[in-house]
Amino acid sequence: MQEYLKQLNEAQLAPVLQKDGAMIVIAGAGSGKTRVLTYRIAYLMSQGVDPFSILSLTFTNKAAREMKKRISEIVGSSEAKNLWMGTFHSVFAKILRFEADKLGYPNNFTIYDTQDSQSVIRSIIKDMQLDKDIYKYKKVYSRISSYKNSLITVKAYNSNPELMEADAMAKIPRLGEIYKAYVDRCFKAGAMDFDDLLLKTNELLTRFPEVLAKYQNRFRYILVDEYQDTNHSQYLIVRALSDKFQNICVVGDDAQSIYAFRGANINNIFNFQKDYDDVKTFRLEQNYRSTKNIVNAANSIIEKNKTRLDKVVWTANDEGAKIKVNRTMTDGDEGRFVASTIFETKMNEQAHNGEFAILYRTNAQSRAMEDALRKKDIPYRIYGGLSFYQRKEIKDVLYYLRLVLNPKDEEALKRVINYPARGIGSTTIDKIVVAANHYGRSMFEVIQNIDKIDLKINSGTKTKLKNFVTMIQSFQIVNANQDAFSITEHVTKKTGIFQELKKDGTPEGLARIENIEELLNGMRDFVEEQKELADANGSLAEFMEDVALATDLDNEKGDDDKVALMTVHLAKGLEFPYVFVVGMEEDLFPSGMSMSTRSELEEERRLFYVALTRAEKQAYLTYTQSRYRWGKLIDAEPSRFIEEIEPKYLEYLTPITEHRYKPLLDVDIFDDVDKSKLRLRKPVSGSAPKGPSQEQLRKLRRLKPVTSDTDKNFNAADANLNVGTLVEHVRFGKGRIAKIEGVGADTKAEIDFENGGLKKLLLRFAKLNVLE
Ligand SMILES: Nc1ncnc2c1ncn2[C@@H]1O[C@H](COP(=O)(O)OP(=O)(O)OP(=O)(O)O)[C@@H](O)[C@H]1O
Ligand SMILES: [Mg+2]
Repeated sequence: MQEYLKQLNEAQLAPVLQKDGAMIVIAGAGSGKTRVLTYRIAYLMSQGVDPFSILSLTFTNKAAREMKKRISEIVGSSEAKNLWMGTFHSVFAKILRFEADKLGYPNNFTIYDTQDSQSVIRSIIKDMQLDKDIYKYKKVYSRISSYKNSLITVKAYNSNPELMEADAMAKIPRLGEIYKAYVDRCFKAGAMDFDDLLLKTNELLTRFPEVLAKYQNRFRYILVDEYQDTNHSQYLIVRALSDKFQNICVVGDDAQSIYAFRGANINNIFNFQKDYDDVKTFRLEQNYRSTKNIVNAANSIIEKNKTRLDKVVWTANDEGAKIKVNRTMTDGDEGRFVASTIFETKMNEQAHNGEFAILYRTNAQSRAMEDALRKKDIPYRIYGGLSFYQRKEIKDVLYYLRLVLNPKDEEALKRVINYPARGIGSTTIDKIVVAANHYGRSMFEVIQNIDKIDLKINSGTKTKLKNFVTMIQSFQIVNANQDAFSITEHVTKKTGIFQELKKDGTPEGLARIENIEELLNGMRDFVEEQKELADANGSLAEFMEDVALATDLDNEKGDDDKVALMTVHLAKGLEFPYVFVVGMEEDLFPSGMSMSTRSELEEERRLFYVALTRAEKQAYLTYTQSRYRWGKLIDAEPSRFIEEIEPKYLEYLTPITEHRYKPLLDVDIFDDVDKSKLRLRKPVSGSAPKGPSQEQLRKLRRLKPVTSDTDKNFNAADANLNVGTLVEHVRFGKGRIAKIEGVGADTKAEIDFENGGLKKLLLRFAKLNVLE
């Protein structure tokens, strides 16, 4: 037996050595599912299977990279780089590039990100003169997205009275028309959105049997990680590709299915047996990741779910410390508790920053954590917030590059046609949009033919438009024989973006220049890496593909020793020695929005199971008694999930009844409390001590203002805020400015927040970060 196979236990070895056929590995968290996939691939290669014929689908591209690295180590060659490995989106985007012409798309199609898609939908809603308070663009987008993921095309929609009825009931009877207009506009712009990458792949595989046969023959061995979170569209792709050879190995854990809200179908795992002939089922039971206390506590939680497969998870690891539960007065205190605990643990246990993770249910919760970490000088990194590639200055450059690759790309054109300012106003742009829609052509084509159409645009503006087209065309010529780095450097200079930012002269402007330089550095690395590969040459097209599908996790640099902050959803598959699950409160975790049915609550419980099982050595659960939500200070109750854990696995650092409303000190929590006396009890209504009034709480908060000196916060009456600007607020998270009214100190902005809906804020007081 090869040496590396000894790094597996017997149960893990079985699916690794089972070379052919359909198989499913169902096992709890930390039991080595991902490890099985990795070693299985190494084993296949050692059996002479060509890496080009192995397709492995992972949850993040980072996971794929790590897997490749590990496999190279095991097999001792660089062959692993030829494996087809990545997320569904990245692998099938690559395949679609080869086959795009069959579907009537250019090979250089643009991938629209969520913001692009939403912007198209917003403009359609406006053009159709629909009430934007009823036809909310985000709602419309997510509706269309879920149709696409269920393979309901416009045509299918229009022949399905039930769906139309449902949308009519939801007071959006014209959804079908919007859907059609959206699809048409994307097509006209040569663009696919994220969901198209799966939908179009399905279309490709069903409409063109010869294409299906080609990829069936290529991918002799298919492997899928996190199978419990595949949606219908992904399921069908895997099903079709594996149909011929039926060499398919999927691994998953029904207890970690947490993407139902995005269309994931847990039944894919339950039905796997029926989908293939002679399916072998493997189970793994030994957890290698966590202490006994953590494993057992997690088991005691998941047992409360009715819909689940019975599984055993045990560990030979140490008993470990109990899970520590801590209550604070405010979320600011909660952040301070987490920061000082990290600080102390680093001192006492020689731990590194990178060994800590702070997990939360919603992105908005990160702010309090960040403030506290900054005060203690603890470096951290937020995942899943605004990624590097979504910063304004970076997007400006990227949209130019998109236009170079695909001049039909309307979202890109609209963004850069007058940036840096070149005197092409919104009236002109509107006229071009109208003409483009009228002629069924792209905006770029309309501008190319501007002399032939009577758009009542004066000759000065026409010249400016023509110059713009000429500039983009000159970039295309440069791009044809240069790599990604060179063309980008050229673009940043020739468009005047660099000069514009230099002129700006503010520290923000300087930071933006640095970011663009960082982009260029990244590109140089990318080009060098790509040139090593057989089938790549570091072109702009390759780079843009990477960027379009990059998630925050993917950009992580291995040498970063920073505390990780992320939502529980994003933490799936990862592990850290120390994990804080913060905001353990009713209506937050479990989320108030996901608690109307038992199955929704069960999904929240699975999410909590995922959170807890990320921890190797020590888990903390923290909650606060008052928290700003939806613009109000609310009394928070501890999460039911804390009580659902068997008490013997918990250690309460703070009492819950006796001192319920007493404010806690920052750091001395550990010494303050007689731990033996502490029990979590539900406050009996009527007899619970009365808490402070809302007014008292507000005063208390004012004593401890959460301010940050390093951040680019500002009192914004004088700042450069416009309708459409993306901002971030301490409490409400990200939002877009919908309206600005008043002047000077009285300036107010109406902002559409992701987490709080529409809010009117006085800019003098609102603490806003401008994101783009
Ligand atoms: N046989 C083994 N010997 C030593 N370590 C192991 C073994 N199997 C797994 N591990 C380690 O245990 C940890 C968990 O493994 P892995 O991430 O593969 O589990 P998983 O089942 O994929 O977890 P999750 O459900 O969270 O995705 C990893 O650090 C892995 O390297
Ligand atoms: Mg895993």
